[in-house]
Amino acid sequence: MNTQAIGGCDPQSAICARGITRDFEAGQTTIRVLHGIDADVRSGEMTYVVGESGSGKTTLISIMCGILYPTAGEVKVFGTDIYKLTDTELVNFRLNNIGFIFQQYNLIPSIDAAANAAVPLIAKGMAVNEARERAKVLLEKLNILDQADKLPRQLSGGQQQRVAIARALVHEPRLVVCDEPTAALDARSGRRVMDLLREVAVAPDRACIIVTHDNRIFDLADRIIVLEDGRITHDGKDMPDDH
Ligand SMILES: Nc1ncnc2c1ncn2[C@@H]1O[C@H](COP(=O)(O)OP(=O)(O)OP(=O)(O)O)[C@@H](O)[C@H]1O
Repeated sequence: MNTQAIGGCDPQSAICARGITRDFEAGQTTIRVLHGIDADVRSGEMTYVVGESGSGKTTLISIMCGILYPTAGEVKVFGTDIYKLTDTELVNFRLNNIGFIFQQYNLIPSIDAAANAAVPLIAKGMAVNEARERAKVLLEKLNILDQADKLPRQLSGGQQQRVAIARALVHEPRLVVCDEPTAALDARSGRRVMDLLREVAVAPDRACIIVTHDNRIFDLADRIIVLEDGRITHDGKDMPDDH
């Protein structure tokens, strides 16, 4: 399909979202959480989505990365109109192109940290030992290689978060989507995560989108989108003065 088909998508956009609306049913009423959002996430950039609790950040990035259907609107990820794919095509698209870091780490309790971090590679058919070795390279960069053989319940919250981060990056996805990636980490570990995200996730043909409240890392954004009550109120290189 022509890239211009969705209201003027820039061909360089990693994500082009147009007219995104999302409603949730709450008892007898319908709550509109996103009101016709138009947004672009550019390749080669680290884009932050910030805003008050409940403003719709998680809902927006979930729609942008193919895990939550919009009520209305269209999303292109690297030129693919993702909500026109079949369910199976969408699952495969996510597996091949997107890495996720969510607030719930969703680690598999019965396998160790290295195996958890290796899951995307194993899902794509790589031999377990080779996948574990690749995962360990990231665990080392995140300073938790010594935890590689431990089960998730034997790890601290911050260590579990870093395993989830390794899992999101291990298959070198073109798009990395993160919800509060530094929330459970001290300042030094948070910086280490951000350095790794920039190293792995930001390149001319890659992009990274991050929801964060963490003002310790605001200076690292290339672009900041501010959401208020389901609408974009700022989209620029710097944080607006009132935040
Ligand atoms: N599954 C759902 N059913 C009903 N309402 C929902 C659902 N998911 C989100 N909401 C509502 O949508 C609004 C936006 O939620 P969302 O999680 O996107 O906000 P957020 O900006 O990410 O918040 P936070 O910073 O607290 O994580 C909230 O009012 C929330 O209660």
